[in-house]
Amino acid sequence: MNLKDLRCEIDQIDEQITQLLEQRMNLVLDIAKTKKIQKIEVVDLSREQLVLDRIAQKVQNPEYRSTIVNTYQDIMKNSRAYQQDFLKENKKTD
Ligand SMILES: O=C(O)C(=O)C[C@]1(C(=O)O)C=C[C@@H](O)C=C1
Repeated sequence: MNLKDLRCEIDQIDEQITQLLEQRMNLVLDIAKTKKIQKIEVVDLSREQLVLDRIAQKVQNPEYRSTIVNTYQDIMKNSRAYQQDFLKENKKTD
């Protein structure tokens, strides 16, 4: 396959990943709202470790494991930041 075709395939995969990340963020927002009501801390490092362990097990090619686990660390770092911003903004209107 040539570079153009390979990039075209990447573009298609990126569209799917983006849709899935949006679905994930919808759930992250619901979690933030639930945590607000239940007065639970946003950061839950034990849950994050469970997610990372699960992802590490799911990766089929061991060559890619650390790259994908690192990507998930970033996803959750950004998810946390989003929840914290959401709760901060919410506080102003309380
Ligand atoms: O499961 C939660 O409690 C979440 O808030 C979601 C999530 C995640 O993005 O997976 C984000 C922040 C927490 O530290 C743990 C996990």
